[in-house]
Amino acid sequence: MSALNSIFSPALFKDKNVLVTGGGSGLGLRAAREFAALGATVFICGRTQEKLDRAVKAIHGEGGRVESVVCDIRDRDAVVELMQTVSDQAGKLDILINNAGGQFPAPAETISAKGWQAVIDTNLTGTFNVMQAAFNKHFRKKGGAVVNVIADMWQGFPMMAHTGAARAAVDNLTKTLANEWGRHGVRVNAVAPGIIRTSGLETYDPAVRPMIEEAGKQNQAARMGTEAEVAAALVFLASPAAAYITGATLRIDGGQSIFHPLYPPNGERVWPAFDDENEKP
Ligand SMILES: CCCCCCCCCCC/C=C/C(=O)SCCNC(=O)CCNC(=O)[C@H](O)C(C)(C)COP(=O)(O)OP(=O)(O)OC[C@H]1O[C@@H](n2cnc3c(N)ncnc32)[C@H](O)[C@@H]1OP(=O)(O)O
Ligand SMILES: NC(=O)C1=CN([C@@H]2O[C@H](COP(=O)(O)OP(=O)(O)OC[C@H]3O[C@@H](n4cnc5c(N)ncnc54)[C@H](OP(=O)(O)O)[C@@H]3O)[C@@H](O)[C@H]2O)C=CC1
Repeated sequence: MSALNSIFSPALFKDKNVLVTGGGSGLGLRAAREFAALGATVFICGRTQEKLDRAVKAIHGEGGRVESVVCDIRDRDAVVELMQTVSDQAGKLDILINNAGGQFPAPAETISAKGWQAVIDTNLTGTFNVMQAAFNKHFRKKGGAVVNVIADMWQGFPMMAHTGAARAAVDNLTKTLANEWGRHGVRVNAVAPGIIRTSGLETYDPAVRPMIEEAGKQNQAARMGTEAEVAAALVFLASPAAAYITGATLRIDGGQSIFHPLYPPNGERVWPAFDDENEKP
């Protein structure tokens, strides 16, 4: 099977089983395709059967091994069942990509109790549910690697207070569980994407999309990231190349989170005369 122009060795994940939550679309689907292309047997889960069916078809079309399970990560019992299904079908789980998540843009003062709860339940509690169940069923005895997908929230997350809070909590959980589970041979890391062009962005109200387009340019690359760029980081952190990395969060954001007023994005210059002087041949 083709390796999607991957720089990684084609058999990197031979005999490995990988679970990608939210693997039916966007970043999760791209990651599932990468792992399958690199020899893994991949399990994907999500709430929507049709999305999962389309993803399975795409991965089978590329020659990959993939199974899908409908599961809402907010439902602890369903998540425990999901781990049992992986056990029944594949025997063991080696890698967990905790990618399922989402939110809606809204000013903090307008977020309803139900809306707040839905986003916290999904992005914090759901992510924890999957890590805990994977550890108890699989990783405790044989070790494993977890990579959580969070978001760029280091300068706060205006218009997305709920998800900013949840993702900051998962950043902390990543460190806590890397400590608690290290002695079991489990590495726990995270990636924090900036704004990535995915099908997920299309779920937002068309009225806010121009703002997202603009925000997507506010980084040193002056563009949104790609699904492939995030998937490459997920693959790296899950692989033996990252054997000495745990408790880390890798920012994949074109430098969005290190914004400095003296060097704003898009190559704008606060001191053009100074820069021009230095650029003389
Ligand atoms: C204005 C400018 C914005 C600038 C922002 C710039 C930066 C953008 C950076 C983007 C970075 C991140 C990108 C991504 O993550 S893309 C991937 C996104 N994919 C998704 O978000 C899809 C998944 N999302 C969801 O499924 C839902 O949002 C949710 C997490 C809430 C799922 O929960 P549930 O299925 O339970 O949801 P419900 O539909 O039942 O809703 C529950 C209650 O939530 C409130 N709600 C839901 N949607 C909205 C909305 N659009 N606006 C306001 N409130 C909302 C509401 O109270 C719901 O209850 P009720 O329906 O009973 O009222
Ligand atoms: N695109 C971006 O700019 C950024 C994205 N992220 C995060 O990356 C992850 C992937 O996002 P992206 O690919 O862009 O968007 P998508 O909306 O395409 O992906 C989210 C996936 O998660 C699944 N999902 C959502 N809620 C649940 C749930 N409760 N249980 C199980 N599965 C669920 C969805 O499937 P279904 O609806 O069928 O359940 C969907 O497949 C998300 O956590 C997102 O918030 C973070 C930073 C930036």
